[in-house]
Amino acid sequence: MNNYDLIIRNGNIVTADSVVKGDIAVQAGKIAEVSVNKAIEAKAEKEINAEGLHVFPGLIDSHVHFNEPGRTEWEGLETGSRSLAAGGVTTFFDMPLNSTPPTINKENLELKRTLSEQKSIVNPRFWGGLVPENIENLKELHENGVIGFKAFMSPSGIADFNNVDDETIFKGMTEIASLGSLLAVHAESTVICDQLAQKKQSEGKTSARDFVESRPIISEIEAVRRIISYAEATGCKLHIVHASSRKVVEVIEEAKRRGVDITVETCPHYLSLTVKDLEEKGGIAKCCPPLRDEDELEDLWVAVANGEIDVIGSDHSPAPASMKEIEGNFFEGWGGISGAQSTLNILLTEGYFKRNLPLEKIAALTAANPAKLFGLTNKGTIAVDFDADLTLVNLNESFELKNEDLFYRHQHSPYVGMTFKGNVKTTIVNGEVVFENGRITKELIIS
Ligand SMILES: NC(=O)NC(NC(N)=O)C(=O)[O-]
Ligand SMILES: [Zn+2]
Ligand SMILES: [Zn+2]
Repeated sequence: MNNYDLIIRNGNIVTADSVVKGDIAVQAGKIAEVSVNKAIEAKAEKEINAEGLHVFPGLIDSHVHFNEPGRTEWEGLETGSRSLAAGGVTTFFDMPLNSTPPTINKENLELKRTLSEQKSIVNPRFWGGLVPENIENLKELHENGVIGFKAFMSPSGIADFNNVDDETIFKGMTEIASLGSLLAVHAESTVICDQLAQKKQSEGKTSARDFVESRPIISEIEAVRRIISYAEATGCKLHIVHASSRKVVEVIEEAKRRGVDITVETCPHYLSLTVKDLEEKGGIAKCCPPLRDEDELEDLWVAVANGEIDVIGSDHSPAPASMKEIEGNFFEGWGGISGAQSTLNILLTEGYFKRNLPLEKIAALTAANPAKLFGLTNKGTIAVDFDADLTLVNLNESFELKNEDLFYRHQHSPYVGMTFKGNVKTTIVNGEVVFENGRITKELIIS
């Protein structure tokens, strides 16, 4: 009889295909056996009784900014990865900007990888940047294992990560296509946003609503249409990050129907917060593209339910509280939301409980789809030989999120004060328990 490292007994096992009751055995960081409706007879070093709990494939957050190296005072790999573990996330893809130096060449990538190996308690992967200065570095980044490339079509707000003009992005896409990689884009129109922002500010219109109106949905649509045309001309595979409205998703759907190789992400904040929250909460809820109105939020849920969204990433883009406090001019102050710890809570509370979104869909959007799209062949589901990245959740437990519950470097988030149903109890990364009952249980090599 086998003797495993770990057995999780009697949990409700959630995958993109089904929810079934069973046991999961783990050996050497991998799932060794899954037994449905029948107990695994073997014993294990450690056994977890998951009776009454749901076992999800560990979430893959395809969009975080952890800011390390260089801007660790904003976040960091240690605090960032701990917050993910507390939220049931077992793998993250770190964006190439907000860390200094940005991930735009092989050396900078290696720096980030070394730091992640020392400081992260979940699995790290990295996006490479596409900026006007680094087309000749795309190949080495690809060869050194980046997930894909990320470019900004409008200013990023970060001095050492320039947005790409149309010529550069076209050249970059040609190169990325030849490498067989993909390009993720922040798609907002520089012309539309800049012109509207200038007009608003020159008229002294600087409220939260003015800021939102200066970055309208049509600005996303214009940029998305343009980049789709470039994808069709170059053959480059595309991924549109943080679509804020179903109207943007519809443009992408239409391209998909024409056979364009394109996928789309939305974020928990567009599914749970509106312009009203921005007005009430202030800078803490400021992001780009901005939050939209209630009808847009509801429409985005329809897109999620219909399978029009491929992945949900947090776009965790943290900053110190002082940078989020906006007095007067809403055009000033950092754009980026601290939220990576709450993705599953939001999808369960606002999706599963409030809008009948099936648990299978949540597993697809947060694990199976990102694993498939970005080539993580051993992750994203609960099956034999897959990595033992698992998240145990009590769906019957509710809690109100408090600042002190957050593991971020800066304990603030627009989600503080919200009551969530569904609480992450245990997070397992490569077979090892890293978070249990509110506490991080893994020690770091260096901290
Ligand atoms: N520099 C950033 O972190 N930008 C991010 N900021 C947001 N979303 O407000 C982003 O993803 O665009
Ligand atoms: Zn962005
Ligand atoms: Zn981002």
